[in-house]
Amino acid sequence: MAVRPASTDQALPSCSLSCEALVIDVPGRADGQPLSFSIEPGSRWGILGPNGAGKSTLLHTLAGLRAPRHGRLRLDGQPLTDWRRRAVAQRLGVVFQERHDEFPASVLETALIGRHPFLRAWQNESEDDVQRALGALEHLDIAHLAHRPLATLSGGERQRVSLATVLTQAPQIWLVDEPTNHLDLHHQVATMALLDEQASQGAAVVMCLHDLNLAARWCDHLLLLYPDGAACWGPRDDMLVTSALERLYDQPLSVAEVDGAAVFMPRVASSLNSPRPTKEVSHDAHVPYDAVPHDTDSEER
Ligand SMILES: Nc1ncnc2c1ncn2[C@@H]1O[C@H](COP(=O)(O)OP(=O)(O)OP(=O)(O)O)[C@@H](O)[C@H]1O
Repeated sequence: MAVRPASTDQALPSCSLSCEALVIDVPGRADGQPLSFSIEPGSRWGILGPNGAGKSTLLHTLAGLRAPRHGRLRLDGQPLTDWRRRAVAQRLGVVFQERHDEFPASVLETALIGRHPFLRAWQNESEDDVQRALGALEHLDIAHLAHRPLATLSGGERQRVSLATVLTQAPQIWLVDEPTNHLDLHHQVATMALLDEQASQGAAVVMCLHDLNLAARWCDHLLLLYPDGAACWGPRDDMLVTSALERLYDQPLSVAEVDGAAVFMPRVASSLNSPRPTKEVSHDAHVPYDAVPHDTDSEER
């Protein structure tokens, strides 16, 4: 089932978000490199960097939830600080890495929070709002959980509720902190495809990612954030330079090409990395029959 499109009275034109010499405020760190770039409608930006580099801090700063140390942000050409918070919330949606579910709520009630920027004080959600939320749950494969208390969900199900809430909001700018957190492989791909689809429809998407290969596959612009505050950004193919990525993560990498895209693997010096026998299966392993290498010699014995 497709998510219901925004009704014409609520449909907003596409929106850009730009930084002008922005210095994020990472506690205890000297000023990092000033960031100046524009996130245009239809673009897919990935923010890469090691733990603690400041990716979430940058994302929260872009959302206007955290003041920068220096510089400024513009939403559609106007300083972000000049916008009313409600108007910002109608345009910009955030999927947080950490969540604190302090109030008991169902999955559907949580998804409906995405409509709050469009409601007046004390106004109830309309049937259209409910249909949008149900459509978003369907899209994220969690419609069957609509009436479940949030507290009973698994990590991956909870992550998909967060994505469904922003899908219900239908913002022009998506700021997503680790979109594939807790997700299995199928739902990782489905989530990246959802963000890709949003960008294809004119939204600007910014995501913090730990998986280089997801970034290489799904982003068209990358920002590399180093622990000392240094940064570089630009079109994906200019940023996927192995030596720069190795320095970013302090990790040697091997690179291969699969289906025309670069695939990065950490190079690990351990016995785990040594060639493994292909034909011997441990007697202790419970291997599905089809996965066991077919050995006609042993069958004949
Ligand atoms: N309120 C705070 N007080 C002190 N230090 C903080 C605070 N908030 C963030 N930091 C520190 O700022 C640095 C950047 O944090 P941030 O969460 O932005 O990193 P990150 O790149 O998103 O990391 P990760 O990949 O682990 O999610 C970290 O060293 C963190 O400990």
